[in-house]
Amino acid sequence: MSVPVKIVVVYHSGYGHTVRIAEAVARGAAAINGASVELVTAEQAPGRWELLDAADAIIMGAPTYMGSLSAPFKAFMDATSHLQYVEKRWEGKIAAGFTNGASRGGDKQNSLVQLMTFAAQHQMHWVNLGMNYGNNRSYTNEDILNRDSYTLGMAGQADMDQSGDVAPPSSDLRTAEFLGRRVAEVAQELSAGRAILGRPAHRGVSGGADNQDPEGRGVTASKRNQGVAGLATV
Ligand SMILES: Cc1cc2nc3c(=O)[nH]c(=O)nc-3n(C[C@H](O)[C@H](O)[C@H](O)COP(=O)(O)O)c2cc1C
Repeated sequence: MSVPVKIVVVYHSGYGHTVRIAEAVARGAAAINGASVELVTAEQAPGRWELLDAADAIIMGAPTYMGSLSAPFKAFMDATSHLQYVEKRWEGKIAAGFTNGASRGGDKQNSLVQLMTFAAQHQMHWVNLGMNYGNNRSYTNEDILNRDSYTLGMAGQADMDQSGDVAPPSSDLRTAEFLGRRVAEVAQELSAGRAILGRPAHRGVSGGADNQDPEGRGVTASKRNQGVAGLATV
């Protein structure tokens, strides 16, 4: 059974490596029958809110620069505080993430945690990589999936002296495809489950959980935004 789901991949890439991972994630998601996928850069995203607000799943990724997500991607994250956060437009959507660095460790975990925290602020459902650690046996090699051994999301590695034509390597791109497929499948499962239960596809319109309401529903954007006018109340 093919369940239609909309998936958006939002990414930043300063020097042409992370875009390869973003494309691979999109390829993987598009391989699932019923999934429609769009790639949007972090710089374009503020002009594409309608697309993002309508998505079932948003997969986000950026290179790790100085131990955290690159500045243009952080600018996109901050831009979501005005409408998407205040009105909880992304509540109940699926989120997943990826990063890329020149180093094997390279503090990439911090970037994945940053993405996961961002998703939680938006009350999204985080989907992890869903794969064991890679290259940790005497008989495994660099061509294995998840060779850098992350679990929160996908983390690639591109040698600094190589261009995006050859780095990150095929094993990372195949790991990224895996993440894309997994997110599309989980999005379909959630969408089909909600349809069976008679629940809306996403609940962004009515807002997320209301701290004052034990039922946890129905807060309006104006009620939520009791802070300084125009600023998100984090
Ligand atoms: C300003 C800057 C800071 C960086 N900091 C890190 C880092 O903390 N960890 C890491 O593994 N790589 C780091 N790198 C390397 C990049 O993450 C790596 O080159 C990556 O492939 C760049 O992706 P892009 O081509 O999509 O911009 C840094 C690169 C730059 C330019």
